Amino acid sequence: MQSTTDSLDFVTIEGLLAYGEQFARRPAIDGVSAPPAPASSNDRAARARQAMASIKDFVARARAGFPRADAYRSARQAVIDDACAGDPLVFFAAWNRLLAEGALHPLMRAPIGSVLKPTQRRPVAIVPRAQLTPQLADGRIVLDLGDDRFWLLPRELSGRTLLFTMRHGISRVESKTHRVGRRLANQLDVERGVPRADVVGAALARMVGVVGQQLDFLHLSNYLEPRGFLHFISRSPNTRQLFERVRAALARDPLPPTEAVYAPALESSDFGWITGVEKTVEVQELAAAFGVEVSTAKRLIKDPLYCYPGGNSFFDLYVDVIDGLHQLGAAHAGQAACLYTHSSTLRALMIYLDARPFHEAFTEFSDYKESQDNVVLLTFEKGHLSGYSTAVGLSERERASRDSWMAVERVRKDRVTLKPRQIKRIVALVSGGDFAGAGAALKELRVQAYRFGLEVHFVRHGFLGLANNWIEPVTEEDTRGMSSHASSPIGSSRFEDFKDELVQRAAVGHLAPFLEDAALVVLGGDGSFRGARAIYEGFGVQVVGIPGTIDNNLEGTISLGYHSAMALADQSIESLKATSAAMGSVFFVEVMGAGSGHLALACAYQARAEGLLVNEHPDPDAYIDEVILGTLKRTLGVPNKSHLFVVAERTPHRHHREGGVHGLVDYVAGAIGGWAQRHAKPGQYPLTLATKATILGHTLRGAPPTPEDKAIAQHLAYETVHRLVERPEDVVGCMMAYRERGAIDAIPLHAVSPKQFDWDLFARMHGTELRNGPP
Ligand SMILES: Nc1ncnc2c1ncn2[C@@H]1O[C@H](COP(=O)(O)OP(=O)(O)OP(=O)(O)O)[C@@H](O)[C@H]1O
Ligand SMILES: O=P(O)(O)OC[C@H]1O[C@](O)(CO)[C@@H](O)[C@@H]1O
Repeated sequence: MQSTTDSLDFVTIEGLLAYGEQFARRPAIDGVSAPPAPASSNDRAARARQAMASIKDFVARARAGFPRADAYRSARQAVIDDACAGDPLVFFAAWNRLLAEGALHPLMRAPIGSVLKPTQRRPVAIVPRAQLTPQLADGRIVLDLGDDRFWLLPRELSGRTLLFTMRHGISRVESKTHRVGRRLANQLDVERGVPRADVVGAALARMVGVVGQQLDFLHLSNYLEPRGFLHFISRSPNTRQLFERVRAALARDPLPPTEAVYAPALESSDFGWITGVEKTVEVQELAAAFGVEVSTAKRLIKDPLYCYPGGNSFFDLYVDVIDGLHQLGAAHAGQAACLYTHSSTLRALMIYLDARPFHEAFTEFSDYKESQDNVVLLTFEKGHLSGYSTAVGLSERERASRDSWMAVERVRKDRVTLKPRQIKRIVALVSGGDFAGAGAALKELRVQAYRFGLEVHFVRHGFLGLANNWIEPVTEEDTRGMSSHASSPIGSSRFEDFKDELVQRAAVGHLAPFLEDAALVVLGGDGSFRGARAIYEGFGVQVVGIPGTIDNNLEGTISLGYHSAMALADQSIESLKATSAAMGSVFFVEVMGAGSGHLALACAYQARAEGLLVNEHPDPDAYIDEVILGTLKRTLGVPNKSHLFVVAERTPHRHHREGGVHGLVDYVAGAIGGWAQRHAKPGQYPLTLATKATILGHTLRGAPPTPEDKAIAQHLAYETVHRLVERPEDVVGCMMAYRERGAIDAIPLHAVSPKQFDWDLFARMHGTELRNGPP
């Protein structure tokens, strides 16, 4: 399997210069402000070769980190000014030759100020209509996303900025066929672009409740006032036109005249001298310059680090957009703003919001097209951008996403090399946080594999073990007693270096003896499946995933370890409830969950906890004040009543920057201390109430497996082996998903998604599942 670096061997300095010079010399296209052409020069190739050393130094600096995006930008500009003597063609040739050598790839992981993807994100609170209770919606901003889904936010915007980011629609010069970018003053196409802009405006108006009808069932008044919205545009006239259409759509009554302000962060890519050129011409000329096929030349253009002659790269645009939007958010706290921009900007945002590393998310959104998502909703809060992208009002969306899913699925199937009954060996590893049930799954893999006469190998400590070649053959003896083993009997690991393609390559090298007739079974969570997908797509390793994570955060399946973690948590929670009831104390119990609340909800529900603070809640601060303190106000001091609240780790709130149970004890104890009922009356002596926090943390991962987890593990492993033997095309490149026995489906790894929070159970726990509250 070729890597992307190998595949750019055809890119030469001479070819790049021939191509760049040809476009720099062409007369500028109408409406394009092209960069000035540099004077002719005989020694550009030699100068480009010299400049490569400075670019390498720049990459080394970037690896160490730039505190802010402007430091990145000015260091890049300094290379053009100094090492290239201000000649953009020298830079173009030197930069892209280094790209072909793979020397620029570290830039994609460089820590550049706010542009660096956060390691933890707060899930946005999206609630399906069926589960949107008045209690959840009351006092909140409720944005109607269409498809019966609603995004909930605290109504109080202070310290928070709400950004509606929209693309312009269809313009006279279309980005489908031409390189448009920031240098071309483009207008909306009168016949198609203007109506599309109206559709976006109408959809936004519905989303923010101007139309109001969709939310009538909640009996809410409007929650956002479009009159106060700020509006920002780029230089291209089409963004101003979109602004005018949207402003008109938002106005129920004539709005006072609002002006749109120019924001550099909303500019599109800089295509330099290629601006306005037809894409087919662009790639044909590039292919001719290198003497290669058009399909080969496309590889260069598709690289996010490819720099256009006289312009920038997609990666540069990404840095500008992400940094610029952080600044916009910070400058307008407490306000809502509409940002009118371009498809490449939205693509940059979608890549930023995606949890995967830049280069993986870039590939995922490579087919971003006109008909796809048109509005990206963002909030800026405590220095962080989070958000959600949606295709408001666009009927083509479903077809487009289905088509692109089918295309990816075809690619998955094309990569399956195992034929039915060809498999001879199974290699298995456990990755990510350990979990109960891994042993039972490994044992069953061994048992079933032996029945088919297959060899079995285990890798110790996950992908780390793969990189270290800790691959061992497994005998019947080795797996004795494994089924009831707590945690993972062959170890597991977090191994961030595995995100690096070079490390993957080395690790896959150790699998070389197995590549022809073996499958690699990866037991783990979403991160582990990203690793599995990378070596399936990048190197052709025939992988199958078995879901295992106490977080139970994978859609469409129960994950191994979840039931056992819950059972163990239940013992602690029941003990705490007993002592809380005996002493009248208030207890907060924190459980893990990688920032999501599935495990916490399950624990709280079965233990009949008094409350549950989760990351998915639209307004954790309000929950603390209204539900937790509200409940305590009613129940404190009631004889033998327990007061137990389950808290999901890292749930953000204003009482501590780490969130979770941190800061809650002091805050709640302080509030209780001030209540009148706590003050002793003459002759009456209330219970002395303690307020305490317990963090169950890692105890849950090492839980002994429950019978249910063992059984699920066996079913999943049984089906994995049988299908690998009989129908490899159906399972390779997939995760085996368990709903119930007899309902085990293979979900392609490219389609594995986060589990939606169960708002129904949340409402049931609080007695708010009935539309108008309990009778
Ligand atoms: N994008 C990626 N590319 C390659 N490997 C990855 C990627 N993401 C994660 N991995 C690998 O998978 C390992 C496990 O991922 P992660 O730490 O996210 O745990 P997980 O599998 O999601 O399980 P859990 O969240 O339950 O602990 C990482 O340490 C890394 O080795
Ligand atoms: O092992 P670490 O690195 O402390 O990871 C903790 C994370 O692992 C998990 O326990 C899942 O394995 C998460 O719930 C938690 O956020």
